Amino acid sequence: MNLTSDRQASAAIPGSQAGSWRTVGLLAVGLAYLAATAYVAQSDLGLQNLVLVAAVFGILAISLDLVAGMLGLYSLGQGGFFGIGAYATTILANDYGWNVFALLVLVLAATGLVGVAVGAMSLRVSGLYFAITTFIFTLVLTVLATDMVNVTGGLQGLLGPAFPDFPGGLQWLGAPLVWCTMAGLFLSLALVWNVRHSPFYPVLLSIRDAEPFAEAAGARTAAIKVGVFGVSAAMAGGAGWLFSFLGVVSPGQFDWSVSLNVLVMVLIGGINTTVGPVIGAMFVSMFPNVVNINPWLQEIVYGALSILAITLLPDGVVGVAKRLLAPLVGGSAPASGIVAVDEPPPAAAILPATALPTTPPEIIVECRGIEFGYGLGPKVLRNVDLAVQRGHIHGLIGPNGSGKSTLANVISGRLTPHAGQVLVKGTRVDGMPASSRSKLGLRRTFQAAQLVKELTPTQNVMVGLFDRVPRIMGRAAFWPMLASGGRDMAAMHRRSAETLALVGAGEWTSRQVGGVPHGIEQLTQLASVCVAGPDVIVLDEPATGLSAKEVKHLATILANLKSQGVTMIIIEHQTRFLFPLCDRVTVLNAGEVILTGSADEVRADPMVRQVYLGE
Ligand SMILES: Nc1ncnc2c1ncn2[C@@H]1O[C@H](COP(=O)(O)OP(=O)(O)OP(=O)(O)O)[C@@H](O)[C@H]1O
Repeated sequence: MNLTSDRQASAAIPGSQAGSWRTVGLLAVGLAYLAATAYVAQSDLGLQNLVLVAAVFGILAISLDLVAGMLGLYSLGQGGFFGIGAYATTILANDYGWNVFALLVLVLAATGLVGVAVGAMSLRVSGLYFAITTFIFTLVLTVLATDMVNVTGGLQGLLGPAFPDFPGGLQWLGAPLVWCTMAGLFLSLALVWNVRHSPFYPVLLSIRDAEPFAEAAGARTAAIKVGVFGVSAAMAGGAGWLFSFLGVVSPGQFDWSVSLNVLVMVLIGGINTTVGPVIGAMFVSMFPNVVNINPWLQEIVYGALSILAITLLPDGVVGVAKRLLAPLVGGSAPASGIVAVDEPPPAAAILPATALPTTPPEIIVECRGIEFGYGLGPKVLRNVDLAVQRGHIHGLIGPNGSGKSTLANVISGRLTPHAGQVLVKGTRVDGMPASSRSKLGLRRTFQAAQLVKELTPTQNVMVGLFDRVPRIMGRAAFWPMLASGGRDMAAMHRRSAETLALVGAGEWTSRQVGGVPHGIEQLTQLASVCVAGPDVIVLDEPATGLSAKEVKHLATILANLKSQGVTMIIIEHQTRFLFPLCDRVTVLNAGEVILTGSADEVRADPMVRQVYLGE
């Protein structure tokens, strides 16, 4: 599939005609930002300090939102990275006379690397445990900063270095630190805005909400999480570098409460939004100056306002603004029917042309002597052999708990067998991660749809193209600025929308998945797989929860895919739907294969009738 050469596609993105208006809007915002920076750079020190602190914490909040908002990793380590940046700058500039700009490069690289190391260790766990490990990281650094008095000045801290002046002819620009800080904030905003407007964004959200889906689409999720955490740590370190020029650097400015305050900033402004964290940072950092009352009363008012903001506005200020502005901007038109049952997709049209079959019969997926058990429990799969011929639909049936989903997970790479081999197209894959199997043309769907609810079906289907389009991750930070980015995005968008239309969900492309019926979720899963032109699809109970009409529609699509040479392994309880589609059926019982044969042979077998059909 050559998406990069699809030059006509840009016209297909809804709203791309408004592109020039967007450029004008962005230009106006950029000019306003420049004018505001120039104004602050010439103002009195009081205003400068207010803006500088808000901007530095804005960068810190953006760094947290990058991992918390897009990946669901609630790091309490941002204070630690911030501290490393500030202390390293202060000590190396003051005591060793290092150039502060060379120190910026050093700080970004060092905190990025520390972030990768901390991420690689902490990301073995998730949720609360991840928050706690990063919290401990910050705690240890704070203790070190407090106790290493000779180096850090202990609780009293160190006076940060002076920021260099502009060269002679440029002094009319005002305070150079203001320009530098505002440039840092701008670059941080531009980074997250670019990522959010790249196809890497739905991939990140799928790692956050539906990791198995992202893995099955070819994303190396663990490496991506560690990498993004490293970038976030480098941003926090950069904020620390800026902070060191604002005055005294002491342990109290980087302790765990700072990490928590940054989280409050993100939640107040709006998690997973571009400007929300900056709005939150402005609120929190400017609050003591704006509400100039008795300090203890101030703390109470601040606490009460924060609790109210977080509980009453779960989407933050930006979420509320978006909801209020939605009617003015215009939402997507509601979709009508559920599934176009009367108009099944035309044959040979669901897959891209490059996915058409090769003919010679061959075993495309093979399992040999698979053994598997969860933890120390009993074996769930025992000596399982399975041979699936190219172009066949191979059914996998068995009573509840017989090990069908476990076998699907072993084939697709979610689970590693304890013994035995899995081969796809003759290549042994049982040691490979799930993401590598996608490159071999193996894709899968899940019994409970693994999708990102807040994205549209089209955006979800785009995730399926992750390893089909070159360097999505490498280009994400600059995506909207690259000509290739615009072209690829348009082509991916068009192909995803087309695939959704071909599976019969074309009317739902612009709704959020959270608001579509179950049948459309299943079709979206299927489209996210078909869009990549796979050779083999493993479907885990695709008909579960579908109406009779939807099941009929699904059968038409699967027959259609088969006619295009796609091999399928289908786990299903509804034999009336499954058997007419199947070339072969394997029956599992208590983790063992008891029979493989045609649907008729299976239906007629007395043992199968006894253990499965209950006769
Ligand atoms: N994550 C897990 N941890 C421990 N045991 C598990 C896990 N997942 C499944 N099992 C157990 O493994 C056995 C096989 O489960 P599996 O889901 O593979 O069966 P299945 O044939 O797909 O069942 P169903 O038709 O109900 O989906 C069951 O006894 C189940 O309880």
